[in-house]
Amino acid sequence: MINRIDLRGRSLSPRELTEILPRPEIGVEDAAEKVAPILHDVRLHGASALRDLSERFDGVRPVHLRVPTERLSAALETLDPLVRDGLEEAIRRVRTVHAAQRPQPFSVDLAPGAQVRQRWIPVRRVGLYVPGGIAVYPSSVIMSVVAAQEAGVRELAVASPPQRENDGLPHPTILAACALLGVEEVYAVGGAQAIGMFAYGATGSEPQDGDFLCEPVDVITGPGNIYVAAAKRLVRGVVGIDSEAGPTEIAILADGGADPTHVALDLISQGEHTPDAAAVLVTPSVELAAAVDARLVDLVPETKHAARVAQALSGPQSAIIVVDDLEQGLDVVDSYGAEHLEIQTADAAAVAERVQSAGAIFVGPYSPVPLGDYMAGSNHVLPTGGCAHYSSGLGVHSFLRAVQVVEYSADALQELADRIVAVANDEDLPAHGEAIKARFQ
Ligand SMILES: NC(=O)c1ccc[n+]([C@@H]2O[C@H](COP(=O)([O-])OP(=O)(O)OC[C@H]3O[C@@H](n4cnc5c(N)ncnc54)[C@H](O)[C@@H]3O)[C@@H](O)[C@H]2O)c1
Ligand SMILES: N[C@H](CO)Cc1c[nH]c[nH+]1
Ligand SMILES: [Zn+2]
Repeated sequence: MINRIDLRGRSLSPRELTEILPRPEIGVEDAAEKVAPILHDVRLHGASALRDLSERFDGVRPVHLRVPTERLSAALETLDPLVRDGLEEAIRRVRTVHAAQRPQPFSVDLAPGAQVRQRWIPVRRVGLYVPGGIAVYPSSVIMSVVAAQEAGVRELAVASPPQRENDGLPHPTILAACALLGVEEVYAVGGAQAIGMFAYGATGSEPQDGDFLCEPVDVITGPGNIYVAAAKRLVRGVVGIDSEAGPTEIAILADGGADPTHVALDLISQGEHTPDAAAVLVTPSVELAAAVDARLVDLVPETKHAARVAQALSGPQSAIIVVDDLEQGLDVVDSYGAEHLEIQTADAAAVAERVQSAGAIFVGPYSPVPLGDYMAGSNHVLPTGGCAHYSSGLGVHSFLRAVQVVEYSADALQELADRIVAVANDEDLPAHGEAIKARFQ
């Protein structure tokens, strides 16, 4: 069912290790070639392109590109109370964690009258993408909206693919989650076209509502499939983005004490997102590797989305990797840089402390990834495709800029004047020194 890679007895350099590790056949770069014309089309033709592209990719031509406000409140009124309770609990926990994330300003006195301060300023307007192709993601509304709200962003717009079953509007629970969080600007636009709309803005007309206008945003965040991730990569520079949060990945570092059924179910849970999902088990225990493989053979056919899961788990992006020991296991998970990493070993907290690269780490047998997907309080929008080596999951920082503020007195500047002039002249930029000297002549 799932590929096996045996690294026992092999001493590999980080580069060799990276080459051996499972990765998907089609990456963000390949998808970028496909989405570049979509972005171009949206930039040139605005609302009419958005409608045409929805028809082509989502199988529905939305009547309202901008969701009417009354449809948001109606979705909340008809929301199943149990689901509402779950969403509200998730909002509470995610808000508590994100409020604690706000970085503090600071001020440093370098000499009498010489001060450098740093403060954090939220971006003004953000576009939050909420996936809705194979599955729909009200939980992603919470992750993105709460993080932006806790950062202090004033204008929030959400976009999610139009659903044939909901008159071409996004899924009702997505609309209800927006209403719960007080978001009123919601678009029935999905995929790369939504990213283009946020990056460049779009105008046009709505058949029933008159003029259509989506103003460009400063930052686009949110998860999505490979096309969404590619579109975000292409508009970076026009706008800011969070990490590339593409097709889901789970890696599990487990020893012989882990429960093979739980490990198998955790791998399946993330395989359920998409055939492109990656599931990787890293273990020094040959017995656990065999037991998990056997459990997958039994459990995959029983799960609701068996075909999707089977494709994900048997693809080149998924594998069971057998290692010599936990030391080598840590090298493997660090080289892989998974979106989610579960540690299911003895002394899991100590092992987790040693991990250097992962989007989020889930420690011990009772912190499975689906807990974080919905309600742990952590954010589930996380870097994929190795981006965890250099970027973080979504958080208030994704919407903030650090600005340094410099304030020196005359005496404090004079104390440095000769040294500034010397360095400026050495750079052959003497006007810099002149600007300083003039103040003391
Ligand atoms: N990394 C994370 O933080 C995270 C979190 C949640 C979900 N996810 C991932 O988000 C993804 C959701 O994917 P999805 O497909 O269900 O929804 P989606 O909303 O991301 O993508 C649907 C859109 O893809 C576009 N599309 C489909 N086929 C296309 C093609 N051939 N060319 C161009 N565009 C095309 C369509 O416009 C459609 O609206 C999954 O891969 C899931 O694993 C990741
Ligand atoms: N596992 C996904 C992140 O890759 C998040 C999610 C939302 N709903 C269920 N799961
Ligand atoms: Zn998930």
